[in-house]
Amino acid sequence: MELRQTSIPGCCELLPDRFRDDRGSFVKTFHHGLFTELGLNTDWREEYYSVSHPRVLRGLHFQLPPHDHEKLVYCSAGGVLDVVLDLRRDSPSYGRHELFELNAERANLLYLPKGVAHGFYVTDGPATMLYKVATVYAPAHDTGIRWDSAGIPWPDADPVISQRDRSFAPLAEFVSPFTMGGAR
Ligand SMILES: Cc1cn([C@H]2C[C@H](O)[C@@H](COP(=O)(O)OP(=O)(O)O[C@H]3O[C@@H](C)C(=O)[C@@H](O)[C@H]3O)O2)c(=O)[nH]c1=O
Repeated sequence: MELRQTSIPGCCELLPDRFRDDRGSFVKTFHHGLFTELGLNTDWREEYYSVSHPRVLRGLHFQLPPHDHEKLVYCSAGGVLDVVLDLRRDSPSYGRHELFELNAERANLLYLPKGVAHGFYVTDGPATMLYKVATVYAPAHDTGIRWDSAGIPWPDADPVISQRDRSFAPLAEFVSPFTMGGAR
């Protein structure tokens, strides 16, 4: 598994080996020893997945302290344009985002540190997105930033999106509790 640093400190893209044979392919997405060596979280508390139709946009989501968490995310079927937005006030990339193409063919994964928002748009649907998260779901702390308020060049001006995602505050109004060293 190869690790590629991104423009967002602590956020990396992981490129696993893909083994192919007559039956199909095989990809390992988590290895405790390797993640430990790379300094990544290994203590995952929940795992879940979603399936989304073409043109669906989910995000930009995160959990507030003290339930903020690292996240490992990948796309096992279809493809998405994935976005990570840095919300850590003292980060060199605060308020900035990076885009990633996650898809079943590339089998790439994203590792997200605490203090970033995450979202995606389905470019090749249906798309299955899988997650591991380092704290359990805390509905009262699960929130987001409005998808169209952070200067992200989404490929669709009118995506399929939930009412909840439409109702999030814009980035400019969000008072961030996140810093690089943790929440304050
Ligand atoms: C995230 C989550 C949702 N739910 C419930 C709440 C709701 O009824 C239903 C769907 O929730 P949502 O609309 O938040 O699902 P979704 O928009 O897919 O949420 C996900 O979005 C992407 C961008 C992420 O980064 C994920 O961490 C997660 O926040 O599932 C849980 O029970 N546990 C969970 O951990």
